[in-house]
Amino acid sequence: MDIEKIEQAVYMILEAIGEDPDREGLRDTPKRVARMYAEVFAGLHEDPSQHFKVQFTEEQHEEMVIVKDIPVYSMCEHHLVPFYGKAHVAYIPRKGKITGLSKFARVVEGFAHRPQLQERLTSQIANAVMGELDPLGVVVVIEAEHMCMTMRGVKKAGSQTLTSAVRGIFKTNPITRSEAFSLIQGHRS
Ligand SMILES: Nc1nc2c(ncn2[C@@H]2O[C@H](COP(=O)(O)OP(=O)(O)OP(=O)(O)O)[C@@H](O)[C@H]2O)c(=O)[nH]1
Ligand SMILES: [Zn+2]
Repeated sequence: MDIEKIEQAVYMILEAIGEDPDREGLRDTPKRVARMYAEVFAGLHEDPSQHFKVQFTEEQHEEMVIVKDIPVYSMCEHHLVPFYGKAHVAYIPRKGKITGLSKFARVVEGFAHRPQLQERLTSQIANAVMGELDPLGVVVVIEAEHMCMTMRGVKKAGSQTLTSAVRGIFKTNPITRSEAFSLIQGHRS
């Protein structure tokens, strides 16, 4: 990542909006913003699915595993403002091929730390689970609020966007799918 270029760009934005980038309060802002971008876009420089390389085998276990309420903070690629909420991942391992529970949160974070669309983020997580774990199926649900819809534009604070990506057995078996969705939604307040 070109930190210096981000700093120059932020300096120029401050100038362009009519601010004085050299006044005391703003003097370090380009540096701070550059560090922040390096953090929130770090996922561009990793392959998050690699976290799933940590695998164990639990004797033929083919029952549903759900990791819910994983906090998600991402940046909408249209406005570069945050969207944030929760991700839920349900999967059914094939022949006991499982991974560490924390790895779902790491994969969510890796894909979220890019300029994103909620739809793409949801599919990328589902595809990573399918690609690395080869499970019987996976469901990913993300519920999020987009700052680009709340603090600007249509200004509809509180509106939530729900996206889902459904793969494998969850696609072909409606009973299994509705079990996953009811377990995911059961906990929501
Ligand atoms: N599908 C999708 N749309 C998104 C996401 N994040 C932001 N958007 C939308 O992207 C659209 C961009 O629309 P444009 O008309 O090009 O931009 P704009 O004039 O700033 O749009 P407004 O937000 O309606 O003021 C807006 O409708 C946003 O709500 C996302 O994750 N998925
Ligand atoms: Zn936006």
